[in-house]
Amino acid sequence: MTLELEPPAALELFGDRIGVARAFAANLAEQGEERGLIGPLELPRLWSRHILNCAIVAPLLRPGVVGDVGSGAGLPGLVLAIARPDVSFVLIEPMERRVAWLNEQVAELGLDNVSVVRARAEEARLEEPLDQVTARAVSAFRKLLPLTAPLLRDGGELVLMKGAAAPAEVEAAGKEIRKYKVHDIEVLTLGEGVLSEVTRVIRASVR
Ligand SMILES: C[S@@+](CC[C@H](N)C(=O)[O-])C[C@H]1O[C@@H](n2cnc3c(N)ncnc32)[C@H](O)[C@@H]1O
Repeated sequence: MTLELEPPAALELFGDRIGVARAFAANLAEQGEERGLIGPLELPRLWSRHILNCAIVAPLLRPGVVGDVGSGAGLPGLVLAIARPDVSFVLIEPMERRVAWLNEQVAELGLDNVSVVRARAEEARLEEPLDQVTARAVSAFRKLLPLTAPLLRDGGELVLMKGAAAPAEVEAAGKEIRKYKVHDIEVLTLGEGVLSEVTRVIRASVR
């Protein structure tokens, strides 16, 4: 299966970081399936469904420290670190093979704004509380809150990538929303008119 041609939106979203994004896409296309990072059907939609779907979130990040819980192949963590060199990233991933991949990519792509922590999020011991936390395809909002909210500083923000069920996931999380003092919850739809598939984000403040 061949790699999807780079969509025109890639240049728009990555600007002068496009060369680094292309290098990451090429590495993922070459090794992703063999290393168990992406499924066999993902190559023809690597840019549109995965890389750009993550890059569209970049403008929501603020200068500071952002944690990405369950980075896996580097989605969205590495993609956001490429798009936002002004932001520091901590990628939190428990699986050894995936951590090895993430560290290799950080070195090869020359990303000096990324550190990788091998841990389950609920056991991670970070140097400092985070300003924002991202996650994609890790679990439903209700189960994601105990993994992500405790990592944030007071007033920190969740930026969680979700599917079309995002509003229902928020509805189902009443107990956890109260427990973790989550407020100002909004479901954003990003990428309309830019991406072939829109991205949904649950954005919320904590404490
Ligand atoms: C389905 S993959 C998604 C990976 C990537 N975020 C993506 O969108 O392609 C879920 C990832 O979450 C990680 N994970 C599972 N439980 C976790 C936990 N408690 N803390 C941190 N990461 C976790 C897994 O090891 C895996 O890499």
